Amino acid sequence: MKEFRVLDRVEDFRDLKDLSEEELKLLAQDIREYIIDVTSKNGGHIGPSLGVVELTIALLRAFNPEVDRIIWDIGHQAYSYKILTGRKEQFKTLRQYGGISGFLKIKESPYDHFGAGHSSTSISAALGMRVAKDLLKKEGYTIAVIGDGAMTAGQAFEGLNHAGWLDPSKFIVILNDNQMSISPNVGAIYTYFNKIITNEVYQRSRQKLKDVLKKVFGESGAKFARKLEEYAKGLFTPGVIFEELGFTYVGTIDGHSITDLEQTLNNVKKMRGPILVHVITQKGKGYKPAEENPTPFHGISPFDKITGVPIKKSVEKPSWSKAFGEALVELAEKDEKIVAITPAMREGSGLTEFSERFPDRFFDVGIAEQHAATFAAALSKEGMKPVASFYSTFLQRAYDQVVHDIAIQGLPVVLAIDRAGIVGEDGPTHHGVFDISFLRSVPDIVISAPKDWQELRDLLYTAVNSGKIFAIRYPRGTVTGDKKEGFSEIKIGSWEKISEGRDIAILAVGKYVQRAVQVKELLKKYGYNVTVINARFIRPMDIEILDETLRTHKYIITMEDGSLNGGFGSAVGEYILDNSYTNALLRFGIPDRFIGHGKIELLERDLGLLPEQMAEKIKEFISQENYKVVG
Ligand SMILES: Cc1ncc(C[n+]2csc(CCOP(=O)(O)OP(=O)(O)O)c2C)c(N)n1
Ligand SMILES: CC(=O)[C@@H](O)[C@H](O)COP(=O)(O)O
Ligand SMILES: [Mg+2]
Repeated sequence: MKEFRVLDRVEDFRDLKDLSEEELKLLAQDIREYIIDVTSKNGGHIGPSLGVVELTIALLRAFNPEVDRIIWDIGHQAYSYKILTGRKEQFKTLRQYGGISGFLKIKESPYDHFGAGHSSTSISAALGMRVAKDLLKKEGYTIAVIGDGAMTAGQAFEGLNHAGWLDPSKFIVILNDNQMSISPNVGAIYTYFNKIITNEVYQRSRQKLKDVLKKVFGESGAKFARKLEEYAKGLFTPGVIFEELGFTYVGTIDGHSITDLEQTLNNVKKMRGPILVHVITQKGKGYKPAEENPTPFHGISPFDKITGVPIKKSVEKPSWSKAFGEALVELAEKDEKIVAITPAMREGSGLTEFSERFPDRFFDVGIAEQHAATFAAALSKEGMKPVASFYSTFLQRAYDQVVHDIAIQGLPVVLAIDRAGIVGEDGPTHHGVFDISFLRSVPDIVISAPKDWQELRDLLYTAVNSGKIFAIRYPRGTVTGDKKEGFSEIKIGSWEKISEGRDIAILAVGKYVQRAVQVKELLKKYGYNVTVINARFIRPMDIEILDETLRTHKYIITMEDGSLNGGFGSAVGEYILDNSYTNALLRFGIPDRFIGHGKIELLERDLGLLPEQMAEKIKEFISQENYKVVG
């Protein structure tokens, strides 16, 4: 590792106490350099982490993670925390297969007091620990560090509401306000935070303003300045929203001054009741490309440290997200009832162009998946055609709204489910592997998965014109196949026969259709002639093709980038049993456990989901004693 002036002398948080103010500043620089270096190689959430280097140092000087609980909301900003809590060396393995996680994990370190990955859970977690400590008469503070973006989610206010009611002491919420979510933050709460900040700016500049007005306009200028002051003071008292919820509001504090932060933290430690400290930081602080362009540097793939330009392999095809967003723009041009909704994932969901082309029909609702789903249902009720885009993993937050507000009421909403399947380095909190199972359990939802670019377009076209509740799931990464101009309607519940063989039939979903074709080619070398079917509708299934396949093929193989529990393979198995078929069924998918983090192909290798592995498994399966293949 390169020579660091101070970081080399700091083993962990215990060594922070003896450092001088000057050394602390140098340490912050060292940590920034280290974060930039590692994320330039491994990728990761560089912007959020660079924004809280000083805050992390101040927290670890004012508190002791051996007894105090520091809970980072989402945990994507906790790289400094990891470096200073015993993972300085391991930090080089960040987000890599077999390396440390990009989020906090209670199994990774005793100092990771509570895991996350999904937002807005930190206040609830800190409060739970607070109550437990008080009941068990255990020492220590509980501190939640939550971003301004995460503060736009309902659960954050559920936690605040409960904390204000219980009125615990030694309970501190630190609002890390960098005015950014992934995109610029949205919502009234964001405007409110900005008022506090601008009011601060006004407070600081009011004296200057008065002097200037007086100098230029004499007495009348002074009078005008007094009027202005009356108005501004009447505007609001900072933090009143939190004060009304029972918190003592302390802010705003410069989040890049270790001295100010430490002083404030040591003061609030002596205060009674729940405290909210409002800290102002800059996302990407200390790395120019990230400061100037915080959104792409929120979470980035490996990049050139000097220029900040991602070192991406040149890929001429778009991501599935971009392909979705482009198709939606084309459809929205011709149908003004189409509206797009995202819970704070505009860029990641490929909706930037849509938001620029149709600003009145684009809604970033903040980190509010539950609201997004019900909001979509109501838009539909009034005659709009809502397309609500969710990462599969974040859709889990809105499960009840999908059941209660969309499905029971039969309100046609298109659920564009992005990042469906194994997503890679973000790991278990982000793999989108449960959506097939949880949507299959809800009646009246069409569940589909395109095999390639054009099918994504055609499914979206079919969905927006279907008048049904229509889910389309697609993976993270580059789209497969090509697109044609325009769209064609796909008969709902129709599968597509890719190849005609005998005895062995593979029913594949989404990105696994291409893999099924690879497996077919591998098995051909052993004399097997395999049927491959694109099961693009997980529900309703194509019963005609399914019956015919079950009647003419002994061995049925299913492939899906989703949990086997209640997945597509289960649906086929249920059908076989319910209809007294006697076929042999082999299901490929995600087993009944959480999957770690790392490159997707490495995770799939561990799951036996690579083409060669599946071909071997199929050969073994059909050679079992109790079944004989008719060659
Ligand atoms: C439930 C949920 N929805 C969406 C996300 C995706 N996400 C990750 S970080 C982020 C923005 C968080 O903003 P903020 O809390 O202000 O933290 P910052 O990145 O600014 O430090 C979002 C939307 C998530 N992690 N969890
Ligand atoms: C921390 C978080 O939840 C998001 O930043 C997420 O990591 C984005 O995932 P993608 O990189 O797949 O858009
Ligand atoms: Mg923020």
